Amino acid sequence: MNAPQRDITLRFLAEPQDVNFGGKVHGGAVMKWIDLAAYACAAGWSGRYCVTAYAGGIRFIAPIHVGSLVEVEAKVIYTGNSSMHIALEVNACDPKSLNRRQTTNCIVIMVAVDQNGHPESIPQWKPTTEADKKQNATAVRLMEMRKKIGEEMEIFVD
Ligand SMILES: CC(=O)SCCNC(=O)CCNC(=O)[C@H](O)C(C)(C)COP(=O)(O)OP(=O)(O)OC[C@H]1O[C@@H](n2cnc3c(N)ncnc32)[C@H](O)[C@@H]1OP(=O)(O)O
Repeated sequence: MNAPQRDITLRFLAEPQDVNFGGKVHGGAVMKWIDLAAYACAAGWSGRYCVTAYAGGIRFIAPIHVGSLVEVEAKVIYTGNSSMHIALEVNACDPKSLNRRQTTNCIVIMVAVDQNGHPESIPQWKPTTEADKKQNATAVRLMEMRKKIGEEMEIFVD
């Protein structure tokens, strides 16, 4: 089996069916691309089927126009027993100018599961560079913050 792959980039053109009434790409289309990239990244790291457990911190910084060259970059920044915390960044540009700018970023947590949908252990990722250690520490702090958000959201859970 090949070594786990920590990151992946999806590249494609924004098509007319992705665009809303204002002529820009739907936020929902961008979220779908993010989910696809997160899945490909998590499957590549774990070698297993994975499901989305959480998506958050999404920021739509700039719109994406139809015909833009879109790049969705995904990389593992933390691994638990079965979960992979994945940082995602979407960049877009006119393919004629290649003047890339960031349009969206967020964090997605994917969980490796067996054929019955039960979580399965995954290979561990250890940060080595300073940049990786910083992002790994951020992932740990975000887990703490999510616990508080989860407590606040309890009133919406049946
Ligand atoms: C292909 C797709 O994308 S499907 C799209 C939508 N996604 C889904 O349908 C997934 C629905 N959810 C599920 O199936 C389950 O909740 C699962 C598989 C994600 C988790 O199952 P659980 O029985 O809760 O397992 P458990 O409590 O042991 O958690 C497993 C891991 O998921 C993590 N996890 C579970 N829920 C969350 C959450 N809401 N946020 C962050 N992490 C979570 C846990 O921290 C744990 O991580 P670790 O193993 O690295 O310590």
